[in-house]
Amino acid sequence: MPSVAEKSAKERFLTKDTTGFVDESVAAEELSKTFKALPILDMAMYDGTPEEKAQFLQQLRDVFLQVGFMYIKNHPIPADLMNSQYEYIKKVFALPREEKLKFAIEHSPHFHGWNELGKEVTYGKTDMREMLVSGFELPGKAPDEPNWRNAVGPNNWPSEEVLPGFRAQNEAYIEAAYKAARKLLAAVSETLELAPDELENIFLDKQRPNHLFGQNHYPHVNVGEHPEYAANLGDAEHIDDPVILTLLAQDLVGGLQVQNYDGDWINVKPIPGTIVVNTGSFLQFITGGRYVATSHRVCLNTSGMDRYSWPFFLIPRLDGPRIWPALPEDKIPEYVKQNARQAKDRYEQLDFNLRVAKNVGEYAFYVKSMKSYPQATALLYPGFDWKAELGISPEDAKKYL
Ligand SMILES: O=C(O)CCC(=O)C(=O)O
Ligand SMILES: [Fe+2]
Repeated sequence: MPSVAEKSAKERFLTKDTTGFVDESVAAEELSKTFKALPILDMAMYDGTPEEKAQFLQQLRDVFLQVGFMYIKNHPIPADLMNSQYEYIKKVFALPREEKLKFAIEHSPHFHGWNELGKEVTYGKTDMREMLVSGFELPGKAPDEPNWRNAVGPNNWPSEEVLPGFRAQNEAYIEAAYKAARKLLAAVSETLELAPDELENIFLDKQRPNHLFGQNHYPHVNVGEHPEYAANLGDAEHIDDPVILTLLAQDLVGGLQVQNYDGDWINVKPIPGTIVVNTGSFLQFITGGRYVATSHRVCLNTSGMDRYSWPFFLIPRLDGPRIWPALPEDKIPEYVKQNARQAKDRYEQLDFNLRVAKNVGEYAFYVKSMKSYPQATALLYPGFDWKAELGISPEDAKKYL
């Protein structure tokens, strides 16, 4: 009998044997910026006794200061909704290509819909995944509004005939994830000794909730047969931006890695029943770099199985400033100031991206969508030069983008 540690992810997945996952996480008390695994926090404590709640907030604060990533158990997304989302993700990506092309992002001025494998490019390299991007059902830009209002808009779903119930399931999941994200944001507010709704009132556009739901399929890649992909990733290194918090659900295959302060890539082993939550760029901005938005990536999937993940991104209001001002220093709790690992290096990394757009909408629409989906952009907005629109010189574009 192989020990738990020797069992492959495939064996664990197929037998649903999940022992051995939990012991690879660290207790919240042992957190450090050179973490070797992610902590597990129990969200039931937030609704528990005053002592439990205080302990939860302390742990959450330490996670934001040291790691920027955690597993959350007893989270508010109902288990049956989570499971049915997983079943539907497998179905939607299993549709024939000609069906998927009918709801491809090339039909959506908001870049909502299916994005084929090979069409997402990060720093000149293809991310080895296909995606389905959606959000709340919102109107696109009104005639008198600026172009960046098209960063969100109507969804682009498969038809009811092709995949009955998919739209209703997704709408229910998006609602539940949004509710969970707002509850977490209330807790974040409390870690900063602010009223629970203070960050939500600052950051969120509640009339036009411009949050995004991503569904990712990372197909198995046989590098023996396709050595040309050996150096590609499933999703290239990045921080989530423009994002406040990300709530990621994933299957049991694994592949997500998070970078610690030494630069080591740490595997985020899937833990059943948990979601992975991480800090986006905007919590980093508002805390003056104290709450770290941590780099992460997804490895090329060579597991022999398909991997699926479905992140919900809580995104700041589109008309809010790209460089979100930090809270005044006297509003930042002493504990936060004294225990911060400081994310200045990451500020510098972001510097160019910060300067090019004046607000969140411009950044989301031009830099995120148009830059990531060049083929769809050429079809949807022929001749449009988003770099010129943002005043980016060809030299800067070459150097930074
Ligand atoms: O698929 C994953 O595990 C992570 C995906 C991710 O980081 C993202 O979409 O921003
Ligand atoms: Fe991410």
